[in-house]
Amino acid sequence: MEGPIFVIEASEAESMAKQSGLTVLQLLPTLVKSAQALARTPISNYQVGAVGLGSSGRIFLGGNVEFPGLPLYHSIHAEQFLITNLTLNAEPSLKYVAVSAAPCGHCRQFFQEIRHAPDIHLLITGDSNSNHNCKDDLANEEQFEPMSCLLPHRFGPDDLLGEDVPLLLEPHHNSLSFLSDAKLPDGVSAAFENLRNEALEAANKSHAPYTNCPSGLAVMDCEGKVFSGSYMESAAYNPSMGPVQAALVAYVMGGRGGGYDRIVAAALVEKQGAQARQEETARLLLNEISPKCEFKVFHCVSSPSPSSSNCN
Ligand SMILES: O=c1ccn([C@H]2C[C@H](O)[C@@H](CO)O2)c(=O)[nH]1
Ligand SMILES: [Zn+2]
Repeated sequence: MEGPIFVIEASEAESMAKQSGLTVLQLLPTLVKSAQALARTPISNYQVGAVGLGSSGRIFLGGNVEFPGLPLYHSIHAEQFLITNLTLNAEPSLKYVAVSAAPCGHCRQFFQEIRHAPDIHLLITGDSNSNHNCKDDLANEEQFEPMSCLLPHRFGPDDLLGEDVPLLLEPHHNSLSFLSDAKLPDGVSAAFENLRNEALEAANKSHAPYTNCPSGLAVMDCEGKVFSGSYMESAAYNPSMGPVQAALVAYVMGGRGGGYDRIVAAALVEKQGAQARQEETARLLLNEISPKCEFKVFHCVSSPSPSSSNCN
């Protein structure tokens, strides 16, 4: 048996829809319960499921993730999980979302990092955590509401950035590298070589146009499998998604339901003296969820290239 499913290929989505006599759009709300089942909610026991349809025709699932023993702001909302899933799978854009509960203000704000966010259409299916459930009739296009209705008068990337700056989901490379690239610092085991390179790659994909302080984090499980994630900023700062959270989304998606104590090593890559620094927060989170995990930080610099901007 394979692990839980987080991505449905376009052809598979088409045939699933056909088999049930639905359109792909109508399929989205039918998958919300499966998305809720992916949630890890030891604090609230309240599962949120988010299902997104990308422009490639693929369907993506996400659930909320909570971390006992830590402040609540470390939590990952289902919608953030979904967006991270899109970035990890290089999906170019998000068109439709079905979600089990109304997205909170932070999530509505976080969606704004995607170009043409006001045109993303959402359907709130209702909450199967409670018994008074709701819309079981087939969803049609007109039942999806545009984000512009859920978040009128938005504050977003346009307020801070030029139009040519790549947004979330848009391909870009931050031109980061290690200073003395060949050698690991003394006392750092060779196992970290791969890990720090993966973290650097994630940092290079990081969406940090507001601070120019991109970062990436890679974790390794006890079987040597590596999962990495990129820091993603919000124009409004607070709904930003840390690199550990992004890496943990990758771990949850690839780790087949394993506990975090299976994470044995983690590497963070960020700029030295960055104004938005992840090191201490990442250490705190990792230490709580996997106390034996060996955590190391590697600093990178912006390579001098015409397209890169340097904040050091
Ligand atoms: O937009 C929202 C609002 C809440 N939650 C999660 C966070 C927490 O785990 C639980 C209770 O707030 O629901 C989401 O995933 N998305
Ligand atoms: Zn939210």
